[in-house]
Amino acid sequence: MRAFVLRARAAPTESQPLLAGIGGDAHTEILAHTLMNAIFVAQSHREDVVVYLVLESTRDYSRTLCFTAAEMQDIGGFHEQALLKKIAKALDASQGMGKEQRKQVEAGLTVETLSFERLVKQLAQDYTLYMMDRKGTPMREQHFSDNACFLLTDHIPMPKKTFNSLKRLGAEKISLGPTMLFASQCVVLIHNELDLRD
Ligand SMILES: C[S@@+](CC[C@H](N)C(=O)[O-])C[C@H]1O[C@@H](n2cnc3c(N)ncnc32)[C@H](O)[C@@H]1O
Repeated sequence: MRAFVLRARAAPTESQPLLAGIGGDAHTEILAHTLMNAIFVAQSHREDVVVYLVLESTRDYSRTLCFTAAEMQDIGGFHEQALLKKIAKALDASQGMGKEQRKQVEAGLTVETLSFERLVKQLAQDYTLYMMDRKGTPMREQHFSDNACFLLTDHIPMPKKTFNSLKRLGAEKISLGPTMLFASQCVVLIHNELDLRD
């Protein structure tokens, strides 16, 4: 299984500001781009992918949306608008939820009031964690376990203290070269490298 976690520090946890943030400072379009490149291929989708979007600009709790590609049924298209609509639906479903509660939104999509830190702790039980970072080990030199989880951020860098806690969970830093890429571009390159090894 391949898992991707996008920590979207600027992304609002309410649907209207989320949709209004497209093309603005929050750059919420990156959520759709990352989902699209993680899940879809031409005329199909990848069965072995789970994507976690962690939205952190909130008045109460972070929202962790989990998309399980193999379980998704009514995808409704892979364009930006369809994917952002799904995210907005999950956010609407999550309003009023207490801390660390989880709700099934539709087949293959859940929303949870769970922080990034708690999420990666849970994922570390089933996956080897890889933090995407330009200063890491070149991806081509790294061996990957079958259950690999790749951690990415939006345009706001990961706080320093997060690196330390990720290190304690065994996360390794992986680089895709010296150019600073969008998270969605990293996803394409990661898939490609792993596809070539399968
Ligand atoms: C747009 S970048 C984030 C830019 C942010 N201002 C920063 O300095 O980290 C989005 C994410 O993609 C990943 N990334 C971008 N370029 C990369 C590269 N060349 N190698 C590995 N990961 C990369 C990192 O996880 C980064 O946090």
